[in-house]
Amino acid sequence: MFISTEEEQIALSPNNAKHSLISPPMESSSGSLDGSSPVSDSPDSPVIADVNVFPEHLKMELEQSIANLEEEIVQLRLKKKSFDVKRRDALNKILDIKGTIRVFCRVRSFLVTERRKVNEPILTESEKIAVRSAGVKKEFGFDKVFNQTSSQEDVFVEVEPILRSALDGHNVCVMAYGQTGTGKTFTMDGTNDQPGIVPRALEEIFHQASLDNSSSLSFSMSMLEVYMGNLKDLLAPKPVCRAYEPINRCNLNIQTDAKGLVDIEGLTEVQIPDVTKAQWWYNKGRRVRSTSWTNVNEASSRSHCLTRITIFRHGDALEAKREVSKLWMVDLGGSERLLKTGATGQTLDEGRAINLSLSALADVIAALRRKRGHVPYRNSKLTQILKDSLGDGSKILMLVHVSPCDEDVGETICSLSFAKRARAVESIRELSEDLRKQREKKMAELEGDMREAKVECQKVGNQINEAEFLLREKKKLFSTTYGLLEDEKTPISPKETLKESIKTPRVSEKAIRRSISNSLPRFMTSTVASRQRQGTAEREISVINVRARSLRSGSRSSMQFSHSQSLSFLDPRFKVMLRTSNKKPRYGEPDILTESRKANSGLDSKTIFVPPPRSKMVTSSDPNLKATLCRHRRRMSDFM
Ligand SMILES: Nc1ncnc2c1ncn2[C@@H]1O[C@H](COP(=O)(O)OP(=O)(O)OP(=O)(O)O)[C@@H](O)[C@H]1O
Repeated sequence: MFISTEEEQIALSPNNAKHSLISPPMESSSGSLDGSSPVSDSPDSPVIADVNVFPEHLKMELEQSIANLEEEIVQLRLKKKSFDVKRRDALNKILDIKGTIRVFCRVRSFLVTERRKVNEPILTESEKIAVRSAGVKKEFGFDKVFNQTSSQEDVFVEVEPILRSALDGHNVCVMAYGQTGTGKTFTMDGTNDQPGIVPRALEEIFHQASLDNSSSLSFSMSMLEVYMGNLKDLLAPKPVCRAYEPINRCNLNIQTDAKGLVDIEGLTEVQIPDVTKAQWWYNKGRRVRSTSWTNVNEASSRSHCLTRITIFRHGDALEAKREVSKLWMVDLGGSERLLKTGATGQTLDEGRAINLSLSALADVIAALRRKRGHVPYRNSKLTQILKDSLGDGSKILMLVHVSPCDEDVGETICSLSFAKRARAVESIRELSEDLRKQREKKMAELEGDMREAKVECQKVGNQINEAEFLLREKKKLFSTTYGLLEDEKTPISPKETLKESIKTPRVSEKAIRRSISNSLPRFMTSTVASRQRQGTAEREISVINVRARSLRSGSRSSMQFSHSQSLSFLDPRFKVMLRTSNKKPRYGEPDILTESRKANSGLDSKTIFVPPPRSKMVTSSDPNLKATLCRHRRRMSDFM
């Protein structure tokens, strides 16, 4: 057996090795107190203790415990997966009972410019809304009604389970419908202080993805606008063209494959690795959207704005099948009586186009509701795009918006009637009392199951984290003591390395050092002297780095090196330092998605760079210019 020390390798007989293995370190240290070797009564007892020799049985024990931990992690992952399947099933059943087409209603709060009447025309309950018009009261039932005091948070709490089902692999479509100026954009986008559904959904999906360690989720985003029957790519990079040349963002084709899956050819799809990048792209897309001033809304959306999040779910095994689902969040253009909005010319045409596509959407939803064989998806671009997210196995949530004002009552009744037609097959009100009770009981049971499965999932997830941490520590101890493990000697593919780096939780350098020094034999840890030597070396390097930096910036004083520290331009160390310090990426340098990274991410659409989020917004401080900008929000110059 060979035992290595720093200076030499000594060949020992198995007998010697055995002796040194069983020598407790205390004996060796105590024996050296008087400078003599430890004396033993028994002739078989060890005489010399070699601290650099590691017991063979300890090595085997360590190997065994590593193997046990690996097995335990596999079992825990399977257990977690089964709880996750249970939770997904329960959620899916709940959503099915509630109806695959759900309709909520939100009443906008009064604006400061609006006058309130003593007898307000709208009365709300949790699932009912009544409208008084010309002495007649009309009632409409919904899955949920949000009154004027409801916050963005209240709305999102109800939307969240549907988002969750998108992460579970279902296609989901959340749409805001309503008369112009009733708060569709407010609900979907919101403001900085009161973020709406889309920014909250982006945060939520990343939060859920961070909790889920049984499979890895990745996301990509696309945004488009349906304007006057044309599709406009809102995330397309601005092509380099001359100022007078219009930007063509509209060369998009809707394709449906044999399985009925929709693909929009030429649509930009960006990878969103984190929530900051996702928000950055979303804000970019919003700025390109077409809006216009009308009598009713100073920044009226003149189109349907569609945000698509594609969710890629990879199983933990590399060969596991990849699931892809889509989450559509749609801010529909305002339904309006064209006379009332005072629209003329192009704005009038825009209004007509919006109304046509909304009625096509109503027809599709009505056909789905009646489960009719033929669903007229082809009647508008909007319904063609959403085809695979409106059909079987998909979940639809429509949020109908109404105004609280008396003068809007006619429009309010139109919107509520549209929503009534779109409601799920079995409206709760149509069910008998008995069936209603049974339904509620079943839902309560399923909700209990879902909660339980979620808690169990969390518990097992924590156990997995603990076991993985322990495994890493043991492997580290093994490799520092005995060299690399057999399975670690084979080269790891870059994909696995990437996966590992994503999954490994961040531990501070200090904590790692502490854990290593605790797990190592004492003789292997650094001494005070070695730490001092290392510290001095590190300080020297940082001083040289600082000087090199100042040298680049042309500072003369920093050139005055002391004799012992001076560096010449010809010194190779100095050249290397200059080179490496220049390698830092410059501000604004785009992060290009290379083909290999794209392959890793599982994206199969267009390559696109991901620039870092900019912190500065371009605004006008000139009040005149501000007013002009406000009234002319239409950004159609780049539209063809
Ligand atoms: N729940 C609400 N609370 C406070 N303010 C609201 C609410 N809903 C809407 N608003 C305000 O009402 C105005 C019109 O809202 P918004 O632009 O969202 O309407 P819209 O339905 O999207 O209109 P359009 O169809 O013309 O685009 C905005 O100033 C918005 O801030």
